[in-house]
Amino acid sequence: MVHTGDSQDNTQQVRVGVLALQGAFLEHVNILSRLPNVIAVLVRRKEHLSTIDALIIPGGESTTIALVAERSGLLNSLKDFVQTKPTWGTCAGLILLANEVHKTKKGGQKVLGGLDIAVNRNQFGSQIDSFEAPLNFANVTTSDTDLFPAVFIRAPIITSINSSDVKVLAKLEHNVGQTDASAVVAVQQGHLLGTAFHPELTDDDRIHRYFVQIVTQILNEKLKHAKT
Ligand SMILES: NC(=O)CC[C@H](N)C(=O)O
Repeated sequence: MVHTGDSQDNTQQVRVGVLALQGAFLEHVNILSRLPNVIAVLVRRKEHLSTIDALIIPGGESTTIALVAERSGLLNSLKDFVQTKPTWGTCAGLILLANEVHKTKKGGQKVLGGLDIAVNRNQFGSQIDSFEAPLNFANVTTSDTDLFPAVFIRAPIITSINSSDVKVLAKLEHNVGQTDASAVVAVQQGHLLGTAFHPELTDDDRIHRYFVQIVTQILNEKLKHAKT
């Protein structure tokens, strides 16, 4: 789980936490552990948050993750963390980072918020529970021949973008069931990244590398400000 990176490389190490309450957290840890200069940390208690530079909220069941976080006294600390620290939500994690969630049963759903977007949970319904779609992903793919193999599992989509700070990174390339091509499936708002799919379930680590790049950039900026 702990990777110290290449000793020849002077790049600073980053500690990336993975919220480990429910869902596909180990798969993220496995990919992070392969990256140079990254230490993956399982996050289960609020004390863990003060030991990390950034956080990944994995896929799983967003209602369950929120419930377990609340019961373990982690929910409010997570809300504070995502306001300022680099955080990436995948699938259920994206839902938890959204300010507005639709298609949720009566009683609503607790979220952390942060991304000025609305999402529809379970967009593709039971008919198309899961599928793989190649995507153009801004800052990650460079041509139509190196698309990202995105795995969608009972996935949400982003139905509205409510701030000009939110940048669209990827859209579906083809219609999927009732959902049109051009549905937004990945966004970034400053230090927050959200993907409706599961990059940790493929061998392709480009989006993990992209997230680490965001984290490193933010840490370097902070360091620069601290020195001036
Ligand atoms: N693969 C996933 O993370 C599924 C998300 C789940 N459908 C939810 O609404 O929370």
